[in-house]
Amino acid sequence: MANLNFQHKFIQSLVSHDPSEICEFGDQETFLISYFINIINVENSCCLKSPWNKKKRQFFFFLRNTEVFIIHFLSLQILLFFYSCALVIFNQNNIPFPMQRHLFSSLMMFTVHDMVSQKEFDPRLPPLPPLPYIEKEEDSIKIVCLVKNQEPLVGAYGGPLKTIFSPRIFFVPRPGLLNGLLHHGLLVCLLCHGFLVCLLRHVAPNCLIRHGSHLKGAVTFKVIPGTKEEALFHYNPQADPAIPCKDAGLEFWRGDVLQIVSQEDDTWWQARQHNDANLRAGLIPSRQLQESILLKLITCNVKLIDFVFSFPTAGLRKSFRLSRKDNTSQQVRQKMGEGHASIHLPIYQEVLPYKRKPDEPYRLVLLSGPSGVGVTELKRRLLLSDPEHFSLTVPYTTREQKKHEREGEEYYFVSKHTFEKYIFNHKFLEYGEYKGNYYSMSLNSVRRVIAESKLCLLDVKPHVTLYTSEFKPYVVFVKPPSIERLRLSRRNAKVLSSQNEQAPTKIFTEEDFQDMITSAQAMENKYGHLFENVIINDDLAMAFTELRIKLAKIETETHWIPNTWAHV
Ligand SMILES: Nc1ncnc2c1ncn2[C@@H]1O[C@H](COP(=O)(O)OP(=O)(O)OP(=O)(O)O)[C@@H](O)[C@H]1O
Repeated sequence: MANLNFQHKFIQSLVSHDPSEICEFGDQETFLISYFINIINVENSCCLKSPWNKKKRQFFFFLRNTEVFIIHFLSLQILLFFYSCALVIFNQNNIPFPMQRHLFSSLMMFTVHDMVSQKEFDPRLPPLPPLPYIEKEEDSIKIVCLVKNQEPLVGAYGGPLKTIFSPRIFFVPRPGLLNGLLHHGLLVCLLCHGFLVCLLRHVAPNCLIRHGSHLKGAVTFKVIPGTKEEALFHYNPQADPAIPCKDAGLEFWRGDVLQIVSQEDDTWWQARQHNDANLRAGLIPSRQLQESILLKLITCNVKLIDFVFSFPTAGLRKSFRLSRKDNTSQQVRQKMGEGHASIHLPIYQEVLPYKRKPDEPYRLVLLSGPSGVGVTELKRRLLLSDPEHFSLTVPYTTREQKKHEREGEEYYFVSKHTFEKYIFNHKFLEYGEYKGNYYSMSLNSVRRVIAESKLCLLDVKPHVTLYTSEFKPYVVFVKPPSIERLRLSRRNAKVLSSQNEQAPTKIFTEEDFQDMITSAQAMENKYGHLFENVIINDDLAMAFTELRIKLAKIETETHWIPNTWAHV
């Protein structure tokens, strides 16, 4: 008896949704429809309320499901029987009431989905248009085609229906795209189920419904999995006194790709590690919270400016035949008004999967590391390994051209006046002065290499000008090993290279090793969030092989890039 009362209460709670709106139906239908709507409304209130209120018989395909549902469960008795079975299982397993309701609704939806997918509906719909091309690896992106008539959303559909018919569905158009592409009938939207979610924040699902009502014929939805953010810092909830519950926090490391599950709260987002098989979501500090923490730290402690993504003019490397230290002339910098660093807090970066298409330029490869660590050597080996594929940029200089040198091969030779004009016009990525002559690296020389369809190797520090979709820089940090390994490997290398090389071998002092380690640490603090890969140059041959493999991967495999670089 107690059980029956509970059942009754349960059903009553489901049926309670505004029955006045559905009074045109018979009792039994009213019950079933309101029951169903109630369930759907739990998850999709915005989707259903609006058409329902407008015209009672004008359903979305959700309500088409309802019709099938009604046909299937012809009578209340069958429904009750079905429900009772479920209830026994729920009770046996001590499943709490809200969860019962959720499970039951999911169960219904899947039953309905299976039936709907096998049924033909009126009106007869034209064949689906060809689906847009999607990379095989992009398996998490779904294409859904609906063929619309005058009604708000009536459709045929293609694609993985189980996902589409999940109870947690809503569509949100993506800003920008929507405006431009509506007339082509293409909308990009999001599916909130397992994936998540919200490229366009703060837009109610019925926004799509409103826009969707203008569309006619075939409408293609590109259903993109939710926002993925690459973490640019390490977060340990156990060490965070501010988190409301340490165990609910999600630990992540710089470079981890996080799937943001909820951004509803301004302070704490919910996220899970991308590819986490357990789907465990946890709390992470929101962008806003982390920003305010960083800003506070920065204002309290000037040293922390090192965490900030700033791009002061970098000193040139020895590869430009300059001194190992930062030799950029302070006078020139002041004269040209340099040092306008842009500031950007390294918190999260929205990322998208990217795979280079055969006709696309290669990503610019930026090898970064403290002076003496072996960047030039690695570059040289890459060039030797495949001179048709890799290429270097040609620097500008104001020094005199030597007899054997040819313009545009070793250097572009320009006058001091021209050079200074170029600095003034921000033509250079880096420039410096050595023994009274200027040397520099220009953006145009990078473009020249790219235009030859070659992979351009650069050894400047990460530079804001390069952070564009045009260059898509892939930054590899070449890191020194421990000081003990440095002493050992560099001593060994000296013997080896003196046998093989014409160029004089660098003889390192103890101070050089210390400098290398200190400046590597400083670089990591400052640019670490930009490093996509870190290679420890201990054994040269191994470091080279590792680099070669990594470069081959970014040329051929799908990987993450900032979404601002994506061509949409
Ligand atoms: N893993 C290694 N083991 C031994 N010797 C190495 C290793 N890597 C580089 N070297 C040697 O160290 C010296 C300095 O290397 P390289 O010129 O490539 O450094 P760099 O980072 O380009 O420095 P700079 O910025 O000053 O030009 C070279 O003689 C090179 O052969």
